[in-house]
Amino acid sequence: MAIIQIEHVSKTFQTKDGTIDALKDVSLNIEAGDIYGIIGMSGAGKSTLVRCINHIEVPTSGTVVVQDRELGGLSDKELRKQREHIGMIFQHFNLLMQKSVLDNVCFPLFIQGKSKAEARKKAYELLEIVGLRDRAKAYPSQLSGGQKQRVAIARALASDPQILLCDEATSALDPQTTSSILELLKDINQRFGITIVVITHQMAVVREICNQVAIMKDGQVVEHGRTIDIFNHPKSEVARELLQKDEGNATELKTLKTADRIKNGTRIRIVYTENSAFEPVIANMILTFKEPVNILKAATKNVGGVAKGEMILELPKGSTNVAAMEKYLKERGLELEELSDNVNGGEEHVDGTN
Ligand SMILES: Nc1ncnc2c1ncn2[C@@H]1O[C@H](COP(=O)(O)OP(=O)(O)OP(=O)(O)O)[C@@H](O)[C@H]1O
Repeated sequence: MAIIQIEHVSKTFQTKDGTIDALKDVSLNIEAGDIYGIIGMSGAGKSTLVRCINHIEVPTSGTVVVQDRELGGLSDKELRKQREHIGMIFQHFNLLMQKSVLDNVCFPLFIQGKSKAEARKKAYELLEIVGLRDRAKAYPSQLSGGQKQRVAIARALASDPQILLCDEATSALDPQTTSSILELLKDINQRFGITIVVITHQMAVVREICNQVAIMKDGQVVEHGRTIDIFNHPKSEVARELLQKDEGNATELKTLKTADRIKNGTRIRIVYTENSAFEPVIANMILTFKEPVNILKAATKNVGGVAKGEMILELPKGSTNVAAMEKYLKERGLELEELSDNVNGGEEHVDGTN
């Protein structure tokens, strides 16, 4: 049984400018132990959906079942109790600026009725987990963004939640700090079995830590499944768009020789695990078919801890060999996908040539 079941959830906001359908018939199952990504462009409905998971936002229709309890059927008191199992962190940390790091973490423990001594003991343990025990007496203004988010994570863990909701938790952080916070979230998921729901607009965040992902657009889930499957075979236009924006390991992004003879050729995307096994296949294909091939993009990406390579090739349009070249690559175990014309930023090549 999934730990979070979202069944046919819709949410409509009435504003002075009219009605906004923020969620339209969304259904999702999140299993215990998942790190589940919810990704989409701005306004897709991600925050509204995640706020429905703890009923900060009550769906207009549909049901949310968390740990076998239908939230809509709970009294206010029961709902407050249920929310103790659901921690939440935010983009802007939401710390109490007038209180020390220690007191920020103690705060929810006091609300739970813990004594000062108990709360402090637990808060120090939590600060140890997030690597900030030595900053307990500091104030939030004395911390970096990454450190502030660590305090927020410690505070969110204070009620021993089974679920942690992260709403754009790394969006205000630089890439290096983002990686360290994602590592911490992964560690928390593995050590304590906490189910994590990650709201983001960055595919890089999803592929770094999420095992499952739902892609949202205009209030709907347009695609969901294992991260690795969506990375390998994106079906929706928005998934492709988000993948295109995710450059992976930019230092390894290379532009290889382009053959000027190809203009507006057939573009295919190839995903592979072993770079070494891949490049001779391309070279041999070119030798076999004696056709020019543009390599528009080559990058490696870490998908859930596994290094995956992605390459976009352009084959000569109209050539009678295109189908045979695709077959040649497939027979050598490569996964291919033909791309529509606009992918990779219209006609612009990675190196800026047209
Ligand atoms: N309280 C509200 N009142 C009115 N409209 C709202 C409210 N909350 C959200 N919306 C609208 O619902 C839609 C979905 O918003 P939501 O914040 O869930 O999207 P999002 O995908 O999280 O976007 P972003 O990444 O920009 O935060 C938007 O059109 C937004 O303007």
